[in-house]
Amino acid sequence: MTDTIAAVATAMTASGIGIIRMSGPDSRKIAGKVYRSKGGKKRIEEVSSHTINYGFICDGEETIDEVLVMVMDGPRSYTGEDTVEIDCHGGVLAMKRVLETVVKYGARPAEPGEFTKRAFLNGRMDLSQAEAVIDVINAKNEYALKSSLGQLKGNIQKAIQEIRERIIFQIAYIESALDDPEHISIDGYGETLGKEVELLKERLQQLLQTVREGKLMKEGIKTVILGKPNAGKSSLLNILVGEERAIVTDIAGTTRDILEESIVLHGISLRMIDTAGIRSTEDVVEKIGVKKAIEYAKDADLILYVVDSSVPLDENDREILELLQDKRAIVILNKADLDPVVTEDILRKKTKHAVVSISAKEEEGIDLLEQQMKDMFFDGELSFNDEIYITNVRHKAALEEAKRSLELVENSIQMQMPEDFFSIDLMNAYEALGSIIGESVGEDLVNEIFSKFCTGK
Ligand SMILES: Nc1nc2c(c(=O)[nH]1)N(C=O)[C@@H](CNc1ccc(C(=O)N[C@@H](CCC(=O)O)C(=O)O)cc1)CN2
Ligand SMILES: Nc1nc2c(ncn2[C@@H]2O[C@H](COP(=O)(O)OP(=O)(O)OP(=O)(O)O)[C@@H](O)[C@H]2O)c(=O)[nH]1
Repeated sequence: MTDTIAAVATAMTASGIGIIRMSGPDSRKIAGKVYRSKGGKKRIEEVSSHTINYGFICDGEETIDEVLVMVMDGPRSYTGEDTVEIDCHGGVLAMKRVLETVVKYGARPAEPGEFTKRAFLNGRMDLSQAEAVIDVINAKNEYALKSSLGQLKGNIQKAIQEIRERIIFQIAYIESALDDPEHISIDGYGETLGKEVELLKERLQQLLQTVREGKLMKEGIKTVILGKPNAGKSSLLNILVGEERAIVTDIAGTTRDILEESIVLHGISLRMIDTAGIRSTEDVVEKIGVKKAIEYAKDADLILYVVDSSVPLDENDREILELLQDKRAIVILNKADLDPVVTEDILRKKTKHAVVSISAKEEEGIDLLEQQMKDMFFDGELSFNDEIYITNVRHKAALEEAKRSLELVENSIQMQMPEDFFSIDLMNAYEALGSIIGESVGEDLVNEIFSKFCTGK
């Protein structure tokens, strides 16, 4: 890492300020070549570290922009290297020109995630913390953000290190006993180790148990609105989206028919999946069949089934209600403002799910519905707190591998295998856990992880 990298660290759109970041041994030198102070006397090479310096970026005689230049000498910087940040005006062209100028005078354009990669390689953070950086950036709700910040501050690293220390202690004990059988007795050790392994497995299991919640927290609760044509699905979606003043994103899904809008309800993200089919005015349930409708809902975390209270239930409703029995669902009785043909009581006889009456038209009953949704995921099954959440599939796989290795240790103990058998699987568990924090991981994995970052991070 002898070269000096540079990138625009802020978004490439017109904004108040743009930051061009440089990291590497020549940061000050390069900044010196392009910086002019107001009176022309101040030199970036000579200013104290951790100062902010007003001036201009120039390419020879040409002034590129008016800026503030921040100097942070390593190791007291994000990357641990000498760093210079140039705060310029946040115009796309201004940012581009400043970047081009520092590149012209010796910096190399950074690859995605290269600053954080350097921070990792320089020991400023472990791999789980580096991965948290991207999660902080991508967090879509306050719980996901909180969890990512915990990870950034090292809570996963700490938990993993604690388990690893206990494993290495056992390995060390076995090794020394095998080396020095006269002084260190290994009699009855199998039993002691068995108890310790059980505790360690429990701890791993505790962490693994957070995966489901972690996934819902990070990715949002996949919610599908189902119902027959004209039941009021679109009206409901619009209210839910509108009421929460959510960041509405229209993402074209895998098929052109599927639309997804994300809303945040009580701090939890709901990914509202709406199929164009179900949205259209055609009689989709009949057209595509009940089975297909349910298929849409197959891997949903929550189904909102909308029933029009002004028309009688038919076979399709009954069939769908039946099929929803073993799913997580709320049955919504819409059009409460009209004379009812279907009542809550009638519906309750047909479903074990909560039934909520609303009028999408008059916007009534929506609070109750939202409360119901919140209770379902929040006070009920989900209890987001300050605990650690495993949200990263790589971490999950490593924890599972460590657990499997510990199970092998248990087998060996039971089968009264020689002690060095214990060490091998203990070591595997130790290394699997090590991969979470980036110990002895291959260059390929490191590159893959950082390639998912944005440029400038
Ligand atoms: N302008 C700017 N804002 C930013 C960042 C940045 O790099 N630049 N960050 C980048 O993501 C985040 C803040 N993270 C940072 C993490 C560590 C250090 C750092 O210099 N650490 C040194 C010194 C600490 C100290 O002085 O106490 C260290 O840990 O030794 C800086 C920023 C968000 N805001
Ligand atoms: N009176 C009354 N009309 C409603 C209510 N909710 C929706 N509607 C009306 O019912 C019709 C259908 O509403 P949509 O929201 O388009 O229903 P949908 O289920 O999305 O319909 P499709 O797109 O055909 O599948 C519209 O004319 C709405 O104005 C309600 O609570 N009360």
